[in-house]
Amino acid sequence: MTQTPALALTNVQFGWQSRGGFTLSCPSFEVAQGESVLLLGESGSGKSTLLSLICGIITARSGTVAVAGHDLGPLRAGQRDRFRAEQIGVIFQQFNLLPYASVADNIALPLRFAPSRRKRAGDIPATTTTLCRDLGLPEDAPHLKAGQLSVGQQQRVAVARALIGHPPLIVADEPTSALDAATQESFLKLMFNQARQSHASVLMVSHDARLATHFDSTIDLSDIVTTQRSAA
Ligand SMILES: Nc1ncnc2c1ncn2[C@@H]1O[C@H](COP(=O)(O)OP(=O)(O)OP(=O)(O)O)[C@@H](O)[C@H]1O
Repeated sequence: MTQTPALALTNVQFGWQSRGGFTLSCPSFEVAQGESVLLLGESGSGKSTLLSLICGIITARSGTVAVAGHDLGPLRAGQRDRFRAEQIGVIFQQFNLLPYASVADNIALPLRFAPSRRKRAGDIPATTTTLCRDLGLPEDAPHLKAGQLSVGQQQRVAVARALIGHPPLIVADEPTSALDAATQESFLKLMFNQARQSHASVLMVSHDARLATHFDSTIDLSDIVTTQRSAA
C-alpha cells in the first residue's frame, strides 16, 4: 500500500499583487513520510512564498496543497492556523520567539491551539525540560526569558518549539543562514536527531548548497516551480 505523502502540492498557482507582482506555479511536489528534503533557491526565487503556502499562512489561487493527506484549500484562516499548530513544526528564519515570555512558554506555544499535539506532548513541563536538555540548553533555560538567550540558544528554542508534540512535518526557512559552519553543523544534527525520534519529515529551504549532505534529497526550486515577475 502506498503511504500518504507528508506533503503534496498539485498544480499550485499563487500570485503576489503588490511590489510589482510575482507569480509562482508548482505543478507537482511531494515529500514522503520521514523524508528530509532541502530546497535550494537564490534570494527572491520564491522559497519563503512556497513555505508560506505549505504552512497555510497564504492560500493558493488554484491547485492543491495537502499536508498528511489533508487539503488546506477548503479551510478558513482560523482552521488553517489550528491545522498548522497540530501538524507542522515551523522554524522561521528569524525564529519568531516572544522575547519577554519564558523559554518554556515559547516552546509550548503551538500546543495552545492544538489539542491533539498537546496530548502527544504529554506532561508539558517535563517534555519542555527534556527537549531543552536534549538540545543542549542550560538546565535553568525553561525559566529564562527567550530574549536573554544567545542567538544559538534561541535557535535551539525554535527547534524545540517546532518539535514539541511530534508534528509529522517540520518546515524550516533558512534557519542556519546567520551561523558559522560549525554552529550550522551542530544545529542540523540536533534538528535531525529530534526529527528522527518523532519520525517527522523535514523540508528546509536555503540558498546554501553545502547543506545538501545532511538531507535525503536536494532539489533546485527552479526544477519544481516556475516564477514570473511583472514588469515594475
Ligand atoms: N508579502 C509580500 N507581498 C508582496 N510581494 C511579496 C511578499 N513576499 C514576497 N514577495 C515577493 O515575492 C518574491 C519572492 O519572495 P520570497 O520571499 O518568497 O523569496 P525567497 O527566495 O524566500 O527570498 P530570500 O531568500 O531573500 O528570503 C519577491 O519578488 C518578493 O518581493
